[in-house]
Amino acid sequence: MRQQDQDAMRRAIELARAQHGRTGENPSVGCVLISADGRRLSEGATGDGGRPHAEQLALTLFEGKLPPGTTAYVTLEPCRERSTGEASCSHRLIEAGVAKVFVAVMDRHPKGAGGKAAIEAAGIEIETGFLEEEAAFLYEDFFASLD
Ligand SMILES: Nc1c(N[C@@H]2O[C@H](COP(=O)(O)O)[C@@H](O)[C@H]2O)[nH]c(=O)[nH]c1=O
Repeated sequence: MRQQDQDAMRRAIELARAQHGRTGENPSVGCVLISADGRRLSEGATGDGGRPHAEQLALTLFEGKLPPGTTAYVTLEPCRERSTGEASCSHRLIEAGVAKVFVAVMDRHPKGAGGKAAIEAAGIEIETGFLEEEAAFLYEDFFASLD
């Protein structure tokens, strides 16, 4: 595991932790975008009440086109579908041209799950379960609410 990857995911976890408990029924997610040469391009966490989503915010805050080779670090599997009718986070990451995605925890919500498959189908590398044990606390209540 590269130190840079761990640092970026830990930053995403920190962002999600700061919003934990503030996102209503939606889980709190953190997203960090890092360029191929290691610069932090943008970041975001799920907004108060659950929207915007973390990836959506991080991508919106970055003005312009992402440089080639950008990696996204996300604490939860990027959603496959939105209940708001907006573009999903997996779709947004694909459209933005990210080169690789690291995910800590896989989503179990019917609209969240499936983002990994969509990203893979677009030919983008995705590594899941990355620092999962450090991010798991963020989703315990959310997953329990789905049972
Ligand atoms: N908050 C959050 C996610 N939340 C996941 O997306 C699902 C649909 O969300 P919504 O359309 O807002 O109702 C939600 O039930 C949950 O599984 N996903 C993400 O990629 N990033 C985020 O920041």
